[in-house]
Amino acid sequence: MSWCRAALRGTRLVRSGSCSAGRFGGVVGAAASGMGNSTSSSLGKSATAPVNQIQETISDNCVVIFSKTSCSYCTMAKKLFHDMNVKYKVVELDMLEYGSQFQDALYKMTGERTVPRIFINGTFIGGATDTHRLHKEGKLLPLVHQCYLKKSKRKKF
Ligand SMILES: N[C@@H](CCC(=O)N[C@@H](CS)C(=O)NCC(=O)O)C(=O)O
Ligand code: FES
Repeated sequence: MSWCRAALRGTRLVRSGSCSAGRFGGVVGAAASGMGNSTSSSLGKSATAPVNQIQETISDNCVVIFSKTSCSYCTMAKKLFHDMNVKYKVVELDMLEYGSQFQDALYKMTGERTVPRIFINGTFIGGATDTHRLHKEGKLLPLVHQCYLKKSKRKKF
């Protein structure tokens, strides 16, 4: 599997269909169907303190994927959680008015401006490669379950 280098040079190339990852069948279609994700209503509507808006989103949701609709690797990351029956919140940065500012904020928070940027239980776990590796090592689901446990304990008190 090779990463989409065209995307690194500029998203316009991706939109015009040069992205090699787009060749992976079925993945893009899965994104179009919505696939159990939830999108944010207020996030990214203002450029005010994007880091704070991101912090709020990652503390409110066990799994958050910062994504772009044009990105097949983002779609693969979503599919991974979908196939594990794990609900996730997706933030499509290319659909936000202030998406670029949010990418800047993600850069500050994670050291990379690339997508996907994935957070579990309020913690940055990496991009698509890191997430797939964690899954292969059997470490992904336990992180999600830790978060569920934390939230269910909070409800009791
Ligand atoms: N190894 C990284 C690769 C991430 C990457 O190269 N992402 C590209 C899109 S596939 C990107 O973010 N390009 C810049 C942009 O879209 O702003 C991962 O697994 O997430
Ligand atoms: S933009 Fe091509 S796979 Fe991400």
